[in-house]
Amino acid sequence: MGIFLKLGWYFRREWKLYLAGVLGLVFTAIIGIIPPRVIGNVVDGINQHRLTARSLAIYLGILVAAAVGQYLSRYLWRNAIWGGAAGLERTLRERLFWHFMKMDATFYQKYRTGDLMAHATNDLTAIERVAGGGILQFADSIITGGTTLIAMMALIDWRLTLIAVVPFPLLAVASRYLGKKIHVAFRASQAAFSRLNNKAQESISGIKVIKALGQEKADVADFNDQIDETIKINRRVNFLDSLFDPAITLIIAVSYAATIILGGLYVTHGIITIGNLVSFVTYLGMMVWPMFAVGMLFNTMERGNASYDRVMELLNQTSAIVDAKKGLTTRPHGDIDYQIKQFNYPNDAGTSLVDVHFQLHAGQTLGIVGRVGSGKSTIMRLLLREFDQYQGQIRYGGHDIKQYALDQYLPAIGYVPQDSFLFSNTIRENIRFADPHVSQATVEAVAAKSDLAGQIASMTDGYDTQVGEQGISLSGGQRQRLAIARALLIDPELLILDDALSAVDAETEAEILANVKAERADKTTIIAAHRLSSVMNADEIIVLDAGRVVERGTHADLMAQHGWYQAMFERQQLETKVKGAVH
Ligand SMILES: Nc1ncnc2c1ncn2[C@@H]1O[C@H](COP(=O)(O)OP(=O)(O)OP(=O)(O)O)[C@@H](O)[C@H]1O
Repeated sequence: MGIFLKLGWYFRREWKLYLAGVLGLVFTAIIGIIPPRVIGNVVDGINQHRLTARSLAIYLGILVAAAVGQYLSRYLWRNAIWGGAAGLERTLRERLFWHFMKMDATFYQKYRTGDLMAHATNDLTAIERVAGGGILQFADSIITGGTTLIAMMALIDWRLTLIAVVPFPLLAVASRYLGKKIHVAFRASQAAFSRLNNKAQESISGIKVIKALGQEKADVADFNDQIDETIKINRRVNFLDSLFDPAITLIIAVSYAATIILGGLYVTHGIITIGNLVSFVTYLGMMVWPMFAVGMLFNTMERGNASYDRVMELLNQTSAIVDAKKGLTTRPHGDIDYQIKQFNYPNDAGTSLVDVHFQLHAGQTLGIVGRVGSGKSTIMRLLLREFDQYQGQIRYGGHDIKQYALDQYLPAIGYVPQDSFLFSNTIRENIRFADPHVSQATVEAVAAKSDLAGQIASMTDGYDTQVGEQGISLSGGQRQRLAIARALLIDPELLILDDALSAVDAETEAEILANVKAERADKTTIIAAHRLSSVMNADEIIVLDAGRVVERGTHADLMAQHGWYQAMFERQQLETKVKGAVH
């Protein structure tokens, strides 16, 4: 019953719909009493030789009217109850999807994609069933079952009815006992489905790596193990499910036996007529469905309850990134003042950034270089408000970045990581993702700036070329340039290129960076790169090591310091010369 209480907010909101549904069920049940009674009367009429053509016609008329009445009332409850269930599904899907949109990076580190997909599909379906089938089973078992029982008592014989229903409480005992077990088993089954989903999602996404490393067999074996585990858990659910139906059949059989023995005695002693007994047996037959409904109801409720708990667990996760109430609605512009004393990733004891300070005036370019894992991307991730729990402050345009409303702050930043996500759509739609209404001319202009226009022109479908899932049909360099074009389209106040040109050659990179600089005279740019020539024209370059700034200055300053930067720069120059000589 708990799940009905948990979904109370929805039933209260849609009370009109559910009232219409319950009324429809009540009418259906009441009208359902008529045909067995009429049939009993006809049997008695035949038995007692008093059935006339006129009375038969009247009985037939009543049966037809009852059928039409049931048609209409069934239409009413079906529309109302299934409509209500669809509404709940929509509401929960929307809530969950919005929740996914609002969650921070930590959430996505904790939950895997396949798991989230399982919540958004199987679990929501199980909850929707409560608001549809569950309500139907609940109302039907009470209304149809109750009305039929009353009819049996009032119209036929209350003693016979009592004897017939003696075995019924056994059903409640069985439901209670099995219900709890089903709850636990179903939760385990949904969790197993999540794991299987994760496995499938990861294997399909990583298919290139699996093939390249010849791991197909191992991966299939791993997948098969997961399937076996899921089947084993589902078998338990099915086993518990299958205990319900035979229990109901057994209870009904005992009722029939008692009815026939006692009813037969009553007829022979003239307490009830044979027509009454026919009506009674028909009514008892009408109790079969409500009895199954009770069985199914426990099942639906326990499944819905387990799924509701799983979905709520997700919805109760809060994002550590709090969107400032009445946050600044101005677009950030001006100087960036980055003062981080210390930052470590959640659930990670190691310190990722220590004493990272820099100031950047509007229109300036900052270069960030350093070894792999030295903290370059982490600096950007704090600027992008992926993580807020650091010691220190980041100010943009004179305000703490946490004071801005997120929907004002983030659109002012064009962030291009090394591996940008592309949508499985055309090149044009990917470029104008942030503003689907911009003209073709604007799309072409940003494609030209990111040195992509020529290559798009040589494609058969030009800007209509489908990039495939995650841009699979494009080269790494094309994907990176497309991502830069997409960022340039919004003319961001701050452009962040996080190793975003690693897959293009040095010459093309220089050309794109020159375009960016010419275009963005009063706008700020941060470039993180491994190729030092990418940042040599920056106004300031910081060199990171293990999350600390170990060298800083302009290219000339850093060359004069004879540190890591100078050594690395000379090594890279030498490598370029050797490569040039080989070619
Ligand atoms: N989500 C995370 N949770 C925990 N630790 C993380 C997380 N992301 C990065 N780190 C750690 O923080 C450190 C800095 O990572 P970061 O990605 O900023 O380095 P980077 O300099 O950009 O590296 P690269 O040059 O390879 O891109 C690394 O030690 C990394 O393992």
